[in-house]
Amino acid sequence: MKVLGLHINCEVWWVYRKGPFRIVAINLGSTSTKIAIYEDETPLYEGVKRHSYEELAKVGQNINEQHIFRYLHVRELLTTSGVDLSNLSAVVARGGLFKPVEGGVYLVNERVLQDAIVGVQGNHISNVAVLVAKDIAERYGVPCFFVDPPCVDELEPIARFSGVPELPRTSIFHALNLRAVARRVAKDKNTSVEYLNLILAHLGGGISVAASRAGRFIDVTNALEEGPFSPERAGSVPVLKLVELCYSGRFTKEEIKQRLVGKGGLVAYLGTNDISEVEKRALSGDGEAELILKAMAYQIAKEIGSMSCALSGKVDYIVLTGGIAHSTLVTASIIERVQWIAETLVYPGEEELRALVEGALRVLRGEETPKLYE
Ligand SMILES: Nc1ncnc2c1ncn2[C@@H]1O[C@H](COP(=O)(O)OP(=O)(O)OP(=O)(O)O)[C@@H](O)[C@H]1O
Ligand SMILES: CCCC(=O)O
Repeated sequence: MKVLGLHINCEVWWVYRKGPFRIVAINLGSTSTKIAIYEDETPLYEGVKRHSYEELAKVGQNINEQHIFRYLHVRELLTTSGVDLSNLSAVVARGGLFKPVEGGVYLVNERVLQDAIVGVQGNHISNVAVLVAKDIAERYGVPCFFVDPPCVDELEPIARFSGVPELPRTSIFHALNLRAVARRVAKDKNTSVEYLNLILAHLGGGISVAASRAGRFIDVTNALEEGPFSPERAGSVPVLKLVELCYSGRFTKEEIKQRLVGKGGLVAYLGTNDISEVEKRALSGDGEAELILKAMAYQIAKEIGSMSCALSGKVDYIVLTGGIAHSTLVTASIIERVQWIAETLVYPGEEELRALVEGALRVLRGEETPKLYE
């Protein structure tokens, strides 16, 4: 059954209908296209397309080319699903690097689409996700949402200083997964996020560490330019040496950016972004692989220590999540260094598609009002 959304004077008026609600969720990663179709909380289909380095190199990073390429893959997955979409209720996507916003569920409007194309806080594949989601939503005449985008910014004023007035710190992190995992921790501990102080680390292709006080992310490491190195990102680097590198004449601006985001971290040191492979190498006696994996864990632990100060030491749990949280070598190495702060809970993998669907359901059921992106 469909939901009717009316857009009047910049306010959204919803006429709520009873479910069940059929929802398409779209999550684009740098190397994958993931979709899910849910009927309420029940998954009807989950599909993923992995894109090789060679395939992506042919398409290029241009937003228009990526838009067409990803749209065709999403359409193919929808067809493969065999699920009837004639009674679709909504489409929901991971939001992109738009202007800083509060967490929540947002309606995809013209401003979102414009900012996704411009890339107000940078180009990221999640910008493309909302364009593709809107195409699908228009095709079926249903509302389109994005949920907890990477540009969620709830930083306290004190957390915004970098030491260079022209370079304030900004909040770019895995907000979608971390908020969903925070909710899951609260549920597992029979409480609500409003009563918890958490340090959450998303350990994926990129890594972000966040301090959540009573459900708000008061400080985070910006996954694209700060904190620990990750499989593909450099994280914090010695800044004066970076300036020297920029002016060395050896690299173009784009090449330097690639060294920091995309080809930094494990890729730069070991030529792979695959933690399982690095683990295998470490366990079979490759000392360099072992040291670099431990160095990554060491940097993650240091960042967790730093977030414990953001929470003035009042930490209920440390939470490790994301694909790398499957690696006991990495998690054990982190836990050894942070156990003095609080108990660590490990939630391997990510549930971003489910988190997207849950966000859309909260709106469709009238439990949450969708926010307007201005
Ligand atoms: N079972 C596993 N054991 C060890 N490492 C794993 C396992 N599964 C995934 N990983 C590692 O996790 C990383 C990918 O994590 P994840 O899927 O959360 O990231 P992503 O979605 O690609 O990127 P991001 O989370 O930054 O958006 C890769 O480095 C991968 O090798
Ligand atoms: C939240 C996304 C940051 C990244 O791609 O690492």
